[in-house]
Amino acid sequence: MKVAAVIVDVPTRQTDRPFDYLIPEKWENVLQVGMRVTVPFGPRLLQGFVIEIKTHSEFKTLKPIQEIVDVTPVLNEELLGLGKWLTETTLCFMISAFQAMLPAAMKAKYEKEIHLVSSEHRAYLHADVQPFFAHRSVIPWKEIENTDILPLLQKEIQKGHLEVVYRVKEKGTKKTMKYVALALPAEEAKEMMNKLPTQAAKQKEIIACLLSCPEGMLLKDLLELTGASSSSAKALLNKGVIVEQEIEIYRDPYEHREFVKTEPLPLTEEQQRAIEPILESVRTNKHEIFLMYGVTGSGKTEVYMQAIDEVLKQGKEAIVLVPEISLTPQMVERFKGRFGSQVAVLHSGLSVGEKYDEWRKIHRKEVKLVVGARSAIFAPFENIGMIIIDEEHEASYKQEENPRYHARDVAIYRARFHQCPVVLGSATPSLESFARAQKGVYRLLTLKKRMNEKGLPSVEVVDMREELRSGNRSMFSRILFDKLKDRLERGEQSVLFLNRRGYSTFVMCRDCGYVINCPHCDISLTYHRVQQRLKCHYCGYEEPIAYRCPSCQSEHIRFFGTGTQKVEEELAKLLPEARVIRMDVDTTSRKGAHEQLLHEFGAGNADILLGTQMIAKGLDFPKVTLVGVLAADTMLRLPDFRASEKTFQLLTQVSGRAGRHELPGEVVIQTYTPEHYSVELAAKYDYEMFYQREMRIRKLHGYPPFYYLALITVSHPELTKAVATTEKITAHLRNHLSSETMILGPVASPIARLNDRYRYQCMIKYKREPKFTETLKTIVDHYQQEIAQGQLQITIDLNPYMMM
Ligand SMILES: Nc1ncnc2c1ncn2[C@@H]1O[C@H](COP(=O)(O)OP(=O)(O)OP(=O)(O)O)[C@@H](O)[C@H]1O
Ligand SMILES: [Zn+2]
Ligand SMILES: [Zn+2]
Repeated sequence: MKVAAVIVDVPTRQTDRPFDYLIPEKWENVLQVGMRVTVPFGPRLLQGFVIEIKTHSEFKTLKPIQEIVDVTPVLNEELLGLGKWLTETTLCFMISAFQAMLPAAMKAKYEKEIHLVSSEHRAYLHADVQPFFAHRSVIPWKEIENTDILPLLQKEIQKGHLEVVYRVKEKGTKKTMKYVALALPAEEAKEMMNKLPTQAAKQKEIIACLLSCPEGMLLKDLLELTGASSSSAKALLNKGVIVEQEIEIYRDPYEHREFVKTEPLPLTEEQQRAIEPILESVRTNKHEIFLMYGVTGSGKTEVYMQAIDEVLKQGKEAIVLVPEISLTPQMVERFKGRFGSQVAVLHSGLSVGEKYDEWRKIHRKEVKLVVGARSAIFAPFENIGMIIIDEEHEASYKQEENPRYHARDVAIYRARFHQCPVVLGSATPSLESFARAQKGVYRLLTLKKRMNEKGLPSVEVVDMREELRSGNRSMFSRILFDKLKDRLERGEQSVLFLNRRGYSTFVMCRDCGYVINCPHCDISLTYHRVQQRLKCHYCGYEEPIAYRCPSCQSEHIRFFGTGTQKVEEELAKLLPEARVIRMDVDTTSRKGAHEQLLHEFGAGNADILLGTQMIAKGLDFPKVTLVGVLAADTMLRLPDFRASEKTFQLLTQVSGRAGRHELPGEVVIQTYTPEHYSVELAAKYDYEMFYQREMRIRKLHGYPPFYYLALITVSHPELTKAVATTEKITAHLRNHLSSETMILGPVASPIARLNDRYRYQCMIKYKREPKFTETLKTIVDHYQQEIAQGQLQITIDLNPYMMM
């Protein structure tokens, strides 16, 4: 007897353990650990992952495995171990960890159907039921679940004429196409061709074409080449001259793109010094973590690529993480240009099917390198030689849903397993990483010079309060406006950046000050001009815009804040001759729009690129000589201990977009808080000074990297329940954690109500707490029942990045 221990697809506390199933004899030699299976679970069928195969079980009666989903394991030993580690470090369920490592297409889709037991039973069905099965023997449950016929169907099921069948399918599908080849040896085929009557000219052509291409070709291509119709091909198929077969093909999002092949550039002395230790570590299989701190435009990407070259030469694989890569098509181009078809690209802009295909290329070892956003860290390579995380300070490397992992931690786990280096790169390293480099935990590599030897662009900070005082009510300072005009005259390009985070267009009454809020969340609604609607960006609620104040009926209700649309309108008024490309969520939602807009700008079809966060990084356009930041400090007001760090990073990144090539660049930063050190020091490009100051503040207030942080958020539709539960949790923690640990709370979350649920939180700052996860697990266990009922929610974020 062989038994499989299976983790089933039900993310709850009670089912978060392996269940034993009997392996039917025919599969004893087929089934392997890491494969997916379909198993009966209660009345249903579920998908599950085999995590162990053993020879006996402590349970007497075992249900057999229903079906094997995979031909080869989709999770190897390393990834299974990583899954376990994720459950311990992020407190997620096993099933969530496994699913996070695979493309969404592989998640199971469950369907329920009603089947006619056999056609003989049709005659016995109740007269009202019969029409449903008149021409078919299966009806989907969905079709009848909310109809009056259901009770009757249930009776038929009891009588044994109908049965309920559960189906488990994959969300994504493999794409296939017809492939044809000759079914006969060449000589015989030639003979056949000559024997065909003259009317069958197209059939002759098909044979001739296939004779010249003995390995066969896609039917589509064959018909295109010969101009034959599919009926000609069908005729030959029936005569047995050709064979047809469905072959699997990949959806390639870059299919129609030509990538210009690039060669490694001779490295500068500084680059050479940075790459040496990385190459050394690749060659000697040494696990080491490098922090490559290099100013914008210092040639970090070139160093990555040459290090990857070495990894590939060693016959190994590499993973490169880039933040939100769909947002930087230029980056894809650089890697595709250098490594061609050896690269798989994984990012959020791809369709579910495309992501699945890229994943399978990796799984089948058809590629050696993956460039992708956060989840690409789970690429199923088995011989990793290096992991690179570009822009390592980016918050998007932290996943904000279960499992709440940080890609940097996963990278280090995997690199330790494979005994290979991790390279973290940034012009503005996260405080945590730079502190580790200072302590020697990471090895620091520095690139101080820009490639073009021109130095970084000069930065001017403009105090917008002064502008207002001197009568300028426009959103552009006089300096910025003059410079924009100047670029326009010189035929150079400008980038205008609007920091949207923490700054949205809200609606306020000028008479009574009433702000229109979401009725379900404690947050103001955002004005969307195109649709003329107000929307909640948290829960999706929307309503038509108001022309009168709902509170005092005044007509002086106005839209506040500066959205990109508003900036665009103002530009059209002030600089009507300027050609503007706007890039924000609205203009880039269509597939490929992002890339196309950037292409337009790169081709010189616009003078000004106006956008949000998505234009802050990665862009490298030679004609950009001016960068304007419209509202530098909006983020500083957010209740987030990283607000200063994020502001500093963003300003440095944006400034780095100017003057990257021949022409020198200039930057204008507009702000209401010019004296804030994050603005002041970003303007001087003084990362080290910023690091010193910010570290002092973190130490003073007990934040990372001096303390670890955990955030517990409790939410409930009833305010009193949310408060009471948080109080109990806080008290429990006070009793069970060490006295040096700081437990703050309960307090209302910054967004105190979301989706009609009240939210309370408790923040924990600790240095050493060996029993921490255990204590947290006890808490969750204690509330298990209430959570299962759906009223109460408790989220625990170890190492939180979102404080709201
Ligand atoms: N050794 C070299 N010789 C000549 N040109 C180089 C070399 N290395 C890099 N470059 C060029 O210099 C420019 C900046 O380099 P790169 O984009 O790699 O810098 P980066 O540090 O990754 O920039 P950022 O962090 O700002 O995106 C690019 O156009 C690149 O092709
Ligand atoms: Zn009012
Ligand atoms: Zn809402």
